[in-house]
Amino acid sequence: MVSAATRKSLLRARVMDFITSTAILPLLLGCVGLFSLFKLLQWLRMRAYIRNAVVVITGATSGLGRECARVFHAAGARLVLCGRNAEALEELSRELAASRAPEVQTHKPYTVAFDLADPGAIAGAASEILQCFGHVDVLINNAGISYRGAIVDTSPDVDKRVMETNYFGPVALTKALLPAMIRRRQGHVVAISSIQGKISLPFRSAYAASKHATQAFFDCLRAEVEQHDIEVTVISPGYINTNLSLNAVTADGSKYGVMDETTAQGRSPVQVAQDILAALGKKKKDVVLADLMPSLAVYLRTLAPGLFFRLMASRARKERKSKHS
Ligand SMILES: NC(=O)C1=CN([C@@H]2O[C@H](COP(=O)(O)OP(=O)(O)OC[C@H]3O[C@@H](n4cnc5c(N)ncnc54)[C@H](OP(=O)(O)O)[C@@H]3O)[C@@H](O)[C@H]2O)C=CC1
Ligand SMILES: CCCCCCCCCCCCCCCC(=O)OCC(=O)COP(=O)(O)O
Repeated sequence: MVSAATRKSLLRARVMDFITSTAILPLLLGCVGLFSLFKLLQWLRMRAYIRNAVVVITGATSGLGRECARVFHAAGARLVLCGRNAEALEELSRELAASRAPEVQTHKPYTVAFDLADPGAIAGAASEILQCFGHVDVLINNAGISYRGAIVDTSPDVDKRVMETNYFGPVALTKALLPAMIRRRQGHVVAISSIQGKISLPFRSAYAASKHATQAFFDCLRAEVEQHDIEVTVISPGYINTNLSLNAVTADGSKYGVMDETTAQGRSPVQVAQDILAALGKKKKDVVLADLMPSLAVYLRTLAPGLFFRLMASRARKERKSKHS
């Protein structure tokens, strides 16, 4: 009788024999080598794409925008940092200018302060941006605000404020910078949307609407500017650990001021910024950066909308109940 342990080691010896006596080992090693080479080439291409590129980042004073600034600066981009708070922008610019990156020449960023929700500010801001380095290679429309509230309680002014910041502002800025990109036949426009640009959650109406509009606008833009060799990437993140919920606006226009657990447990903004850099290097068109549940929810909305709507209604009931208990 042969014991189970002996049978196992005999089998292992036979498999090893097979691998070493046939062409499988060199084949396996070859595959691993080719894969590593492919990854290295991809990484080098991504680095080359961003090195010295003029990259404009809105909402650079905080959260994802600030981490994008750090990651793109370290990759050698020439940055134009935008936000409302001139002092915070200057501070970030000084921090980046003082930092060094291995093997890459870095550049001191410019700053342009303006309010995206002020339609009168966009044209002036765009020409200031263009004067910084003479042109724009990549525009990252990142700035945004979130919202918490029931539709019946929400003043139309709040709907407008969220739409101005998340939709009309980025759209106007993109339109103002587009002609210069078209003239150079070069440019990359990025929209930081959200999973909520693909599915709508209860008590997020203004935010989800602004992000759905963002997705739609930049999908149209992609098709229209392809003839000018301009790339458009829409990024849809799930929760990220930033101040987004703290800064969110509520139904009456006041600040929400709460760090939601979902946000606090979200992905690290550094990781998301690195994923964005990689996505741009690969010229991806539409990227979801979310965990399993939010990603499944997007499929569910398309494949079984009835079930998805029931889930959302139950989510609304639960949220209402927990608010009133
Ligand atoms: N955190 C998350 O879970 C997720 C975030 N996103 C998206 O990521 C983007 C970045 O948000 P995040 O970093 O998380 O949030 P933060 O609140 O940390 O950052 C928002 C940035 O937007 C700027 N901003 C807000 N309003 C205006 C305005 N009117 N004009 C100019 N700039 C403005 C803020 O600048 P200021 O200092 O002037 O307020 C700040 O720099 C947003 O578009 C958001 O919708 C998407 C999915 C998930
Ligand atoms: C086959 C099984 C399917 C399971 C589907 C379950 C559906 C559960 C719903 C999941 C909802 C996920 C929501 C994700 C939302 C999100 O990531 O939003 C990102 C943001 O923009 C966050 O902003 P907020 O201001 O809302 O914090």
